[in-house]
Amino acid sequence: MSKGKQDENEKPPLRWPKHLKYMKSSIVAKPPYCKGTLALPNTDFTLFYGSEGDAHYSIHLADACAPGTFGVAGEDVYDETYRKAGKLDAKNFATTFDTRSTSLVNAIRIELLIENPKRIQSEDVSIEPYKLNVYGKDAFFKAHVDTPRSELMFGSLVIVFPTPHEGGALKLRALGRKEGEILEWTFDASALLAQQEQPSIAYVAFFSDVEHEVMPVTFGHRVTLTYSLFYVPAESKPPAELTQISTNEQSSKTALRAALQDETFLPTGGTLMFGLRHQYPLATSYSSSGEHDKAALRALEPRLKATDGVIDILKMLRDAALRLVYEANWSPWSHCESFVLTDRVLPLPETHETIEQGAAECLQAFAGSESRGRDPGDDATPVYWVTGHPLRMRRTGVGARAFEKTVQTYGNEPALDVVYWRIWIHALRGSERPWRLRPRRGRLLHDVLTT
Ligand SMILES: O=C(O)CCC(=O)C(=O)O
Ligand SMILES: [Fe+2]
Repeated sequence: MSKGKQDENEKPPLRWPKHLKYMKSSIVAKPPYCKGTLALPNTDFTLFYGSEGDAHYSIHLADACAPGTFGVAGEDVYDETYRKAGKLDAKNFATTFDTRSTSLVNAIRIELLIENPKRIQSEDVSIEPYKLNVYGKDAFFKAHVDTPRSELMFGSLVIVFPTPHEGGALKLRALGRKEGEILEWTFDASALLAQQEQPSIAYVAFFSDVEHEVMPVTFGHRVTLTYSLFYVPAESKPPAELTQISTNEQSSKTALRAALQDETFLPTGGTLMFGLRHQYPLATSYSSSGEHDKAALRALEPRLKATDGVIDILKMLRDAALRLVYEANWSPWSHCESFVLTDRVLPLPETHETIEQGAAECLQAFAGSESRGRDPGDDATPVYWVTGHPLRMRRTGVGARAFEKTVQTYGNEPALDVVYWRIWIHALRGSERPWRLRPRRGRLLHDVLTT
């Protein structure tokens, strides 16, 4: 990657400021899921399936299920090497088990959305049935992320019925903070259910950008109901008297306050980038006016998942806002030339023609860059990737597929108009020189610094 030119009289900072280290370590992530069991009255297990006027009991469930398909680049395909299980779409089954009559919404709100529960009320979360899956012996579902069905979808809920089975554990995976680190958690419903004295179901709710995989069932039938979790935009503000403190709130505030009070911390100003841990669905087809798409990133702010809610604290810095980062390469094979920061999904054309301009200029033009030519601030302002350097995200495991948008090719359903994006919080440490702070669309990021 190229380094920006430096002003003759200005030396680039050589050290990674210690305050940034503290800030980075103050953001501690909780696992991106919550799980448990829920005791239910016997009647709740009744499951009907079939087409209209032809409802059956659940006894021969395995026979009723169509082979499970999954999405590959917009088409529904059935491939036993990817997913070997039966499935029924929501319209073809009904169950007396109703999530609304349980405390599941509260569990999701309090355990999964713990970092910002003060912003989320139970009524703000909607649980929508998605699919019924039946896994017989040797059935599995390979690693995938759930296809986002709208910008408001934040998670998935899986209910495992207490049908006798062994194996079929659900593995969840997410990127760790260290380079190349992939964190993995196991939800073994058969083991959990075997310990219950009362009839119970097992549940797991996770952020839908979290990769998951169902391991092969070794005995019996594993029957699951999957649900999509959506935010319902709230009309009213949460009650002011309720104050909850999220895990990172105190430590991040302390680290940031200390940094801001220290005059030796980035004395000439600087651009700070915090990569969000989670990926978020954003629509890719937008009006050319650019107004709606800008609103998409702004609308996401109050819905940030878990530790990503740290944006509230980063508002102590200047102009903290959500941004996308585009990588400007000369060709698919060349190294990264530079990064272009944007406040929206760019309406990039599908083209195989050679573009005469440099990749960065081209991206800037699409971003509607206000000033033509280079801003002196572009070359001189160092960029500190406090967390989530884009090239690192691209190279490692789970995030690799996501950053390159190939998530589309391994979702659980064909859908291309809303896809997951990696998003950064961009914030500025003020300096005496106001030109450095001028917010610009399509800003070019140079002089990339990493730990
Ligand atoms: O059955 C499960 O445990 C998970 C199913 C799943 O991941 C899906 O339907 O997308
Ligand atoms: Fe899934």
